Amino acid sequence: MKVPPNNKPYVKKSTQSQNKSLSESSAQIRASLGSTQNSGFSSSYPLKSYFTPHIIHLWLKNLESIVHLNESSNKKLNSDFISWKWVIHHPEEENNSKILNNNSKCLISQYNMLLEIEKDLMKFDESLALLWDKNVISPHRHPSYKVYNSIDSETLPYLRFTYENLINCKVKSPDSDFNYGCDCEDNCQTKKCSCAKDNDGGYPIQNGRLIRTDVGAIYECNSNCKCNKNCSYRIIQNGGKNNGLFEIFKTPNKGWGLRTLVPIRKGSFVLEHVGEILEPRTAKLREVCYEKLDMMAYFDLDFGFDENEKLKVLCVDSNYWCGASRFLNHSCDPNLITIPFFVEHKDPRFQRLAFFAKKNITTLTELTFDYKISSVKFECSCGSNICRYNKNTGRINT
Ligand SMILES: C[S@@+](CC[C@H](N)C(=O)[O-])C[C@H]1O[C@@H](n2cnc3c(N)ncnc32)[C@H](O)[C@@H]1O
Repeated sequence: MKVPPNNKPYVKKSTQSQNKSLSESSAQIRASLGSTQNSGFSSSYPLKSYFTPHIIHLWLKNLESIVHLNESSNKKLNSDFISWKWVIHHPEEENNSKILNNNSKCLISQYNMLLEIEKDLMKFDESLALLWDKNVISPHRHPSYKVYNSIDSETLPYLRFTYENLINCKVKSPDSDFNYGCDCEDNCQTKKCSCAKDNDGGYPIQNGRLIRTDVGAIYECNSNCKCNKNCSYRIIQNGGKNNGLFEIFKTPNKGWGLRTLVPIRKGSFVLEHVGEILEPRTAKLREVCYEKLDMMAYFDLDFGFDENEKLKVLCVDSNYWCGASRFLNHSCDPNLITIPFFVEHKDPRFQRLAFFAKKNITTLTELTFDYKISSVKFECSCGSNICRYNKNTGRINT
């Protein structure tokens, strides 16, 4: 059996990992805090049809390819180039000469291209709110989820649905030293399974239900193991693709949401959060654009990482490539909890996110989790009696 190298900076059984209860996990969705209806344009505005999430996705890809085109030549400027705000806050005249002196022609052309794009960006800026166009035609490939809207005539935005994470090409591959499995000859029948032992306090799912919530990450058997797919330490990986069990529906005050079409028992695995895995620099770049669009659906994969390891933390962007979990809204009294888990890659950077039922959930109940937003600006419409975001004072109740 292979074991993870000892010299890795991440220590799975760290004090932080052990002590952090699920509800305290620092992974949090970075939700936009702005108004959801900020378009000042009439529906006949000519650019409207261009601004679909699909178009912005291509646009962001283009932008990223420029900024990342030549890492070695723009190394010095990496930190400055980290966001669009740099361009916006540093006028061309002020910085151009410095850049010209210090960098290659290649970088100059990248910079000029960036400025060109920025001009377009500024020109279209006021139209950006329309990117999340309420009248975008539904994708050709309809999601296999049911969609229900009794509130208005809005159709589902143009998104690309995936069942598993897509790793952005700029993300460094998982460390293969962390790909290891058990050597159980008995399909993990006895309690000797090394994968089960990777879990603090043992594998926490029994009879399909989570038996403890004070787990760190959950480790499952995988293709490196001697067991087969029926072994009892593969509950999350075998529970995916439950798409028939959910419905994306329009809520009266939070945009789209997700609800269950079947009762869910407390402790059951419900769904995995998937999207495009980004390294922090790309995530930051996109964030500036997404902020304008009020379409932020970011989740930091920061479980087990310290504050000073932020640059290692990958991010799930589910603004375009996504699963049903992209429609999960926040509640201060949620019915789901998030738990990181590992199957194939036990490299801590590539942690995956599972949602489990925190309580018994009845049919047609909206599924929610706690975004753990710390900003006072969050206008929470969760409607819970214990809502932490006090709209009258603007303070967060603790
Ligand atoms: C990940 S998306 C969830 C799906 C979203 N409702 C939609 O229509 O696309 C996060 C966004 O949903 C909205 N949202 C989620 N929970 C909310 C809440 N409790 N109160 C108000 N808005 C919420 C916010 O606009 C937030 O930026």
